[in-house]
Amino acid sequence: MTVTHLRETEGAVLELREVSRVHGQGEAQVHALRSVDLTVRPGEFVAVMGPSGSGKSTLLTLAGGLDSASSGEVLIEGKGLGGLSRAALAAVRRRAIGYVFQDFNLIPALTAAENVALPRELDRVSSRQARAEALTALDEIGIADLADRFPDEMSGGQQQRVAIARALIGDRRLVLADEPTGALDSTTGEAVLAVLRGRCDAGAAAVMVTHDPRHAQWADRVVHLSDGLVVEERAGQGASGLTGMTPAGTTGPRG
Ligand SMILES: Nc1ncnc2c1ncn2[C@@H]1O[C@H](COP(=O)(O)OP(=O)(O)OP(=O)(O)O)[C@@H](O)[C@H]1O
Repeated sequence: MTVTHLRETEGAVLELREVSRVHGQGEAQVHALRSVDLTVRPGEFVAVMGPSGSGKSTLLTLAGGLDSASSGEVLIEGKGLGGLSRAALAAVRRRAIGYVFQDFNLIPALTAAENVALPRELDRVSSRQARAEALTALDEIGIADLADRFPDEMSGGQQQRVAIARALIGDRRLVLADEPTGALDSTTGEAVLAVLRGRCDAGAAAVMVTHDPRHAQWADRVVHLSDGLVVEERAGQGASGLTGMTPAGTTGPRG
């Protein structure tokens, strides 16, 4: 590694260095990701776009330590995930990374507030404190009134918002979101994006997979994938395109 490379990536929240992921063997081999480099710094909101099967979800699962690279390295706050024990990796995932799954992954037997509080309880925060933080996160995402509902008592959009609140609790430095607005109407979707934008403006970093170019406008940078390769990176409108945003009164990025 060159000294220049060290300087360029210093302080990064997330770094992918020549990361490849191959599924299957022989004739059935699929190169889901091919030698991808990506650096995301504090304050940055990055959107990942590309056709179906281009590797977007694979990139996100590798960044979140949910899957391992076939080659290359994934670093969170400068620490390579490859060499970590299972327990150490679980701790990084819990404390540093908030992950919004495409299919929400809520625990059916827990209420909305309990689902959101879970990562904090696993971190041995008191139940009282964890519930208070969960209520704040639910409120931030506009669904404090659903705190005591179970997942099967909520619509898909409401469940998606619970999943987002769970990713935001505990001041995670990195939020990874796979189509976080897929189940939401456009107004609620924009409000959720404003919350993610606000988190980044406050110093977190976020990577969001999206099919919607309007949603990508909230990002500082848009990374386009095709067949597992980064084919284009361009600036989004990001923070510079937004003024006076509040989650409740958002009007979207200026176009
Ligand atoms: N566990 C797996 N086993 C085999 N192939 C896989 C596996 N996971 C992903 N793939 C393949 O890797 C490629 C990239 O998949 P990925 O889900 O990352 O794409 P994507 O861009 O997120 O697609 P979509 O927009 O449809 O969600 C696809 O060809 C997919 O079929």
